[in-house]
Amino acid sequence: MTVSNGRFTDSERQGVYRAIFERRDVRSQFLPDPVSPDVLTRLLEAAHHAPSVGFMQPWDFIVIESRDVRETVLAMFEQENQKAAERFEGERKEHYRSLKLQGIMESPLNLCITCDRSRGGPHVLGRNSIVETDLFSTCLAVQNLWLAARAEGIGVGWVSILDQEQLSTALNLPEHVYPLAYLCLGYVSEFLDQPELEAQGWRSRLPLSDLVHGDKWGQPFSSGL
Ligand SMILES: Cc1cc2c(cc1C)N(C[C@H](O)[C@H](O)[C@H](O)COP(=O)(O)O)c1[nH]c(=O)[nH]c(=O)c1N2
Repeated sequence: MTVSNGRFTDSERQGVYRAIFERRDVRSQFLPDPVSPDVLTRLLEAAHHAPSVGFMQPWDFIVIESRDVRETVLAMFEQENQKAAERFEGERKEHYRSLKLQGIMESPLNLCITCDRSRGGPHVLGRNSIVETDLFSTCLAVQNLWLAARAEGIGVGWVSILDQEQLSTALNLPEHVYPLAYLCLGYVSEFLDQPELEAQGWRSRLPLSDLVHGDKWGQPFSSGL
């Protein structure tokens, strides 16, 4: 079917929404099956086509297959996770400790998406007032990859319970490169139909209607939701 004006067909549109709604953060369901170079290239191309401030494209992709590096990162996670648990009290602390919050060794591939804060020189179009826009751009690359991975049947888990300086050292990052996202990737036995944290009673999805304001904070949106 030919569609004019660059519009998506119904099924293409459904595919996009399906990827959005069925994307999950994966920690426990990884299979050991390798991700082929072709598929990995498609995921990285998707990430590389994210929008970026001034077309800065500040990202780099560190593809980690070695068990040694992953073991180092897992040890760093364990240390930080211990500290994180101490921030909660009583039952909440026990609940936190019961959560699985990474799949570093079980996933066949780890990927660090970094942000080169110096790319494009000192004056990047659109980044004069809000310097963090390079970081925001890199987050969009992560999301592109996350959605493309879902469409490929590949799960992604973001691990942020890591000390950034330790991670930078482990990955030999230059000073001006920030380790924005440490991701675990691989085919999965299943995609859960709701966030794992929700399924485990940690936190629920907020009603969208509570989050939409009209004109100013706290004012009702006239069309309602
Ligand atoms: C920036 C950032 C950082 C993290 C996460 C996400 C994002 C966006 N998430 C995943 C997060 O818990 C998850 O997205 C929510 O629970 C919602 O679930 P779904 O992603 O919809 O499955 C996450 N999960 C986890 O188990 N360990 C972690 O360290 C992190 N860190």
